[in-house]
Amino acid sequence: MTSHHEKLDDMTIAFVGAGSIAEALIKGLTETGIGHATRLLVVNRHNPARLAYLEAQYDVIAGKDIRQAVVDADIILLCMKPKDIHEALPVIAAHARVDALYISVVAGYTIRSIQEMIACGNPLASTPRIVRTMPNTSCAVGKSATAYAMSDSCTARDRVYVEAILCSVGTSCTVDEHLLNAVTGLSGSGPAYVYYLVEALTLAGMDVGLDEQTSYSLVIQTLYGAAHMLTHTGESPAILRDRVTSPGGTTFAGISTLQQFGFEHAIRQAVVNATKRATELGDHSYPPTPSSK
Ligand SMILES: NC(=O)C1=CN([C@@H]2O[C@H](COP(=O)(O)OP(=O)(O)OC[C@H]3O[C@@H](n4cnc5c(N)ncnc54)[C@H](O)[C@@H]3O)[C@@H](O)[C@H]2O)C=CC1
Ligand SMILES: O=C(O)[C@@H]1CCC=N1
Repeated sequence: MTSHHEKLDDMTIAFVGAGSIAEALIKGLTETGIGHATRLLVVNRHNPARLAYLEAQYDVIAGKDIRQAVVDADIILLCMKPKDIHEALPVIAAHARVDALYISVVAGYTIRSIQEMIACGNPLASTPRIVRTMPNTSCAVGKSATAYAMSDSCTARDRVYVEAILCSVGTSCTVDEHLLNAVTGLSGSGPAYVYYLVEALTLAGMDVGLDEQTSYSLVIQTLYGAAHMLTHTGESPAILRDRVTSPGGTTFAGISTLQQFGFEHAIRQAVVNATKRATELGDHSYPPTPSSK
């Protein structure tokens, strides 16, 4: 059987942007065994030390500049911040192959706006093939929850390449493009919500007398065990929660307190606001006013 990686053999994949998500993808792709026949290039704006670190750490080649990095690329992974895409994309398009496949992880930016920016850099690329995707940083350990949407111009072969890349770093599913901002607010940002919960639980353990290391270890294993229960028992989270909650017991006291402090509301509002922010980031009026981040 052909592995995911073999489908990418002999290809050149250029990462434009060398930050958190680029590293997570590179780490996942290289450490989960991407075929050595696949060439990974990475380039950033102006941080040679960062590129040297990535080259030393992973099986990637640092591009000298954006033009050189993309010129032979079969696939170009757009990994820059939303505020930088306007500057980067026309330059990329002007130097990339006309038949390059673009994969964007940039929050908020639609397939249509990306196509327009590419056409602006290279009028010959009038209907470029674009995949808009939203992974999360768990790519680094092969556990991303990723969703993607493809432009109409994409081919069945493009889907094979995209699945090969995304399935190498976790699970992937397709969604209608308009839902990608929701995916961003939910699972793109999601690891941060979970880390925040871990921070809070660790502090809570310390509040009730445990030392930090003991509290942290107990929290991590609790998280891991609960995730494993969810994926392995086939039971719903509500049923599993119910089984922990003895009437009038400790969990009941804890959950009642979470309800009293609006836990569910806070989580739901966080995802709504993160989703709204993704929409704002993709707004063509970017860069934002000085008051916004
Ligand atoms: N950090 C995360 O958890 C996730 C981030 N994303 C998306 O990934 C993108 C990057 O996010 P991070 O990695 O967190 O940002 P980051 O700030 O860590 O990295 C951004 C990179 O882009 C490079 N860059 C900026 N302008 C450039 C240009 N003109 N040419 C070449 N490189 C350029 C920077 O030098 C830097 O290496 C964003 O659009 C974000 O929405 C998507 C999923 C998860
Ligand atoms: O915070 C952000 O804008 C990015 C998008 C998803 C995760 N991080």
